[in-house]
Amino acid sequence: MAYLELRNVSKSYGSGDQKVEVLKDINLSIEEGEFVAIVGFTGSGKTTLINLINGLEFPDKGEVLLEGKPITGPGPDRGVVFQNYSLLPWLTVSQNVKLAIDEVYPSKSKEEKQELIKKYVAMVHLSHAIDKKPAELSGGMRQRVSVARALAMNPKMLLMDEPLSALDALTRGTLQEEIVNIWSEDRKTCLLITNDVDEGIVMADRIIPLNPGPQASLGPTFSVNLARPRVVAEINKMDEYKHLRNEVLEYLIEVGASRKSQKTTSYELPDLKPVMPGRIKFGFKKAKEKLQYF
Ligand SMILES: Nc1ncnc2c1ncn2[C@@H]1O[C@H](COP(=O)(O)OP(=O)(O)OP(=O)(O)O)[C@@H](O)[C@H]1O
Repeated sequence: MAYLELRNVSKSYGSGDQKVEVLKDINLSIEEGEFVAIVGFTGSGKTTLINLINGLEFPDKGEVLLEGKPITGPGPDRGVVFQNYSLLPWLTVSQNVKLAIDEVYPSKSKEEKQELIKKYVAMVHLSHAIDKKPAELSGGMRQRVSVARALAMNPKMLLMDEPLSALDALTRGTLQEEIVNIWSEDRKTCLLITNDVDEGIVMADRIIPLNPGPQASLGPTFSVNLARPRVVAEINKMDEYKHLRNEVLEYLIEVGASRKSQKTTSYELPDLKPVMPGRIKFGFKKAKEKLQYF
């Protein structure tokens, strides 16, 4: 049995003339311990998908199952890291992480809770800033707190909704590595939503595109068979990496173009920029009727 399963899930917002079906017939199966990345177009319904799994939204049709049971709301089995950090500004790093610990371990003693806070703050390399408030931290540090808070719940699954997209390329690369390292230690099931193909390749076991909406559906699975640990500077040079990147980008550009020709809406492609500055040259040219990316 898959750890997480979405069966024929559709989700609309609004009613009557205003009704828009954002997701249509989504089928997704994630095994325990897997790291899956959904790469999506802007506004295609990525957050809606995460909210359905987190239990903040419910499908109009179909089922969202966790360990075979329908999801009925948010729970400590799923830790979420959002794009905007969502930290309480008047609390310190330690107090923000404590919120999660109080929620999940209400009966632990004060000392035990302090130990747990220290452990998770250290895991994201923020021990030196444990008593600082969010305003005193950089974007990357705030996102680390957000990761620590999600991990402190000791969830079985980590849901990440474009967690790194607000960060500069260098910080983003470092945090990608740190999140993957933490994941490698106890192999929590991870779902990463990203608009960055490279991020998906560096971090995930599989990449699945979310096609443009409305009525967004999932595209084919692209397996990432690159050995771990994946060192960005090294995989960059690998033919396997370049080939996979081209395949995913080609799919996204084709599906984007075919949607564009059907509708007047314009679709913004997922981020094609390299994760690390100067890491790879990118662009595309048309050759023999086939798009090639380099
Ligand atoms: N609560 C809501 N009520 C009505 N419409 C909504 C609601 N939430 C999202 N939408 C609409 O559903 C569509 C998909 O939104 P969603 O936030 O899931 O996409 P996204 O891919 O995460 O977007 P982005 O790339 O901008 O983060 C958008 O057109 C959005 O306006």
